[in-house]
Amino acid sequence: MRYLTAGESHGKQLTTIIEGIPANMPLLQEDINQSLIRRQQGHGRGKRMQIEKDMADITSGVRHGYTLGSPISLVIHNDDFKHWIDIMGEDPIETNKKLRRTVSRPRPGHADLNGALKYGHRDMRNVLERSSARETAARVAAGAVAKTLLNHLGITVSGYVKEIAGITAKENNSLSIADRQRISEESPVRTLDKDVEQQMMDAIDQAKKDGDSIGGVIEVYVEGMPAGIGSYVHYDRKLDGRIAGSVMSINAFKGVEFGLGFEAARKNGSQVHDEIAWDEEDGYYRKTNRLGGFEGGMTTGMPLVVKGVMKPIPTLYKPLQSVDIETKEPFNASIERSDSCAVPAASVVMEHVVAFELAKAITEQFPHDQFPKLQQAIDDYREEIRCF
Ligand SMILES: Cc1cc2nc3c(=O)[nH]c(=O)nc-3n(C[C@H](O)[C@H](O)[C@H](O)COP(=O)(O)O)c2cc1C
Ligand SMILES: C=C(O[C@@H]1CC(C(=O)O)=C[C@@H](OP(=O)(O)O)[C@H]1O)C(=O)O
Repeated sequence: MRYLTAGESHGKQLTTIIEGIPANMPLLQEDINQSLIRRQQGHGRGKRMQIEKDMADITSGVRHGYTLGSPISLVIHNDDFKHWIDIMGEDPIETNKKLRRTVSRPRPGHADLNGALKYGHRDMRNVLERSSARETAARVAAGAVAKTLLNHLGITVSGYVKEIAGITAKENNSLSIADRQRISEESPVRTLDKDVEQQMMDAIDQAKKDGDSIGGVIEVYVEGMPAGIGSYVHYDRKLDGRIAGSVMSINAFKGVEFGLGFEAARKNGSQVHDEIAWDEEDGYYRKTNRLGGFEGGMTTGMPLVVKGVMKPIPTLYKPLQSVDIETKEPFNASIERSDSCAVPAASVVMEHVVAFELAKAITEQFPHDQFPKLQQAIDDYREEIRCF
């Protein structure tokens, strides 16, 4: 499986093309739209999210609710485009007055300056349009297709906000997957404690008032992955490595942890590794899950626990110093609009990029052109390892 996305933030539309989904898998527009709606929610988003109503049009690869085995293409329209036709439309530069006003002031922390240097764009709009996290809507659409595949194989993937600006959601390891799913859909914060959620929202409001931004930590929790998915034989087939790469590719993500993560450096081996046990009904299992469901680049059969850290949003109302690329003069950055915190939205993005990597690993390990055959193969494999 692989996918590509195309589209500028204020252009006409975002496009996703996904290859490698087997034929005859049930897939509805609704499955994708639910994920897109979730990505638009969360405290701390700017005015743009009030303009957009993200919905995916399935434009190929699906007929009457079932995949065809051909590439699946999805389109999400940018409702904001109508306000940007002069700037993002097709009028030639010479006749377009607005185009003469170029973006020459790079924002620290964004892709503006490096992108301009690399591609030779003196108008940094040519960089920011594509480096914008608007693209994550297209990635969530691809991930929603992957999540649908996983759901039909009995695998659930959920993303939660764990921490915002140092305020931590309460651990509740006794929550069932149904509860976790419900919580992440009702509120993307992984806690039933309304106080903590309120504290997080207050911190976001305070940052906004101060003209500043804040980041946080997201956890993705996966149940139902059989043991032995991924591989140890090559660096680029290690599933934890692939997941880490795709999480790090989300805009503003600066780190990834599995299970105990960095905490493992401060513990002894006996406090880190998970003892192996066996019972007649379920086969092998671990008494603990400190390594977050991975050993040797493969799943252990325990729930996968992956954390990602998102830095604070770079566009700030409070000025940060930068240099105008035309005048070479320093200036204090000021902006029109931005999110002040997008951690809840990013939890949905992370959930979906992890789902894509899992679905990709499964379809690689069990290559079938027909979805029912993949389902059968997974059932057989689960039975094989249970009896091993
Ligand atoms: C869901 C989401 C929304 C974001 N919203 C904004 C925003 O409104 N303003 C902004 O400057 N950056 C925003 N970002 C972060 C930038 O896109 C990101 O920092 C930028 O592309 C530079 O990439 P890097 O931080 O990974 O180096 C957002 C990121 C995500 C995941
Ligand atoms: C559009 C989205 O996020 C955008 C990501 C983003 C950035 O710089 O990354 C900047 C903002 O865009 P704008 O300048 O149009 O307000 C966010 O709104 C989205 O998540 O769909």
